[in-house]
Amino acid sequence: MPNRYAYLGPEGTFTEAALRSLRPDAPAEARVPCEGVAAVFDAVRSGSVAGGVVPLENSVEGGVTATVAELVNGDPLLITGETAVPVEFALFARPGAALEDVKRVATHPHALAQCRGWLARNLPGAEAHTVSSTAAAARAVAEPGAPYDAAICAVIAGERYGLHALATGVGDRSDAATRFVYLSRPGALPEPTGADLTSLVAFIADDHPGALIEVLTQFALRGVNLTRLESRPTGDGLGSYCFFLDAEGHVADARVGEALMGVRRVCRDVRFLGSYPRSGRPDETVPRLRARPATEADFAESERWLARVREGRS
Ligand SMILES: O=C(O)C(=O)C[C@]1(C(=O)O)C=C[C@@H](O)C=C1
Repeated sequence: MPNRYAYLGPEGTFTEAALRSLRPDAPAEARVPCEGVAAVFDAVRSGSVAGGVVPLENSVEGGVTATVAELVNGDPLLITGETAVPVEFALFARPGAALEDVKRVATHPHALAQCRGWLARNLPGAEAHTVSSTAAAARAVAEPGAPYDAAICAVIAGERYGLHALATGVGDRSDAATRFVYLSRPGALPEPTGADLTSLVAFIADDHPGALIEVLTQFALRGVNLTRLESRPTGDGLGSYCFFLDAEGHVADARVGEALMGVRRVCRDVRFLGSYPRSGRPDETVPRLRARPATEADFAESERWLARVREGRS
């Protein structure tokens, strides 16, 4: 149904905060919480929502495997937006509990990885349990007969489920951030803005020396900056990998289009995941593209020159 948006729920996740920033005008009833990343992808694919938001990567813990796996191997969806959210973790328990009562802590695996140092110093004997999201952990702690004593979650989630904070700032890095992407069904691409990112997955043709360099060279030769590169198993046996890349620019830009054609020529297959406005750093992209030796006009002129050469008019 149009104008409803799926997200990794329940209420109070960092993903909900990302959806609010990507769709600030959407009313609360338009936000559809899903249990798990795969459920968000399925909701978007089925058409029951207009789009969905999932976490893609974290500045401390790296790629979110469930999201990367769906983007690379699941039925295709397009990334049409992104946003980065600062992630600040707190430890919440039921009212009346004290830090020394905490024996079992629940949270999302990515959150656990970002709070390991604090837990080792402050709750060395506590068991850590992972659940589908930080807000799911807070909700579980609040339930009668809860199997956990405390949740690591956002302050907003702890408050939402009636818990009280035993400690704030429990993340090992106070500057941690997570990047979230907005998913749409395949269709028209967002217009180029001059500050865009393009995401794709490159499946190399066969394992040979320099196979990855051949892919990377397509971008380097045309002055296209890569902002992320992640290798992932294809699922076709040990040693078989594909590469998930983010590049600055839009597929409508000449240099990006040419780089993608080059990648297509040297790969067995390429999955285009989308071109979309880059979050947060718009003034960075344009000057950096301009600072490169070849401009869009240079690309257009070189194409006209080649046409003249081929027609014997040079
Ligand atoms: O559990 C949440 O609140 C989420 O939105 C998921 C998620 C993640 O997948 O990385 C998002 C940000 C934090 O790094 C921890 C958990």
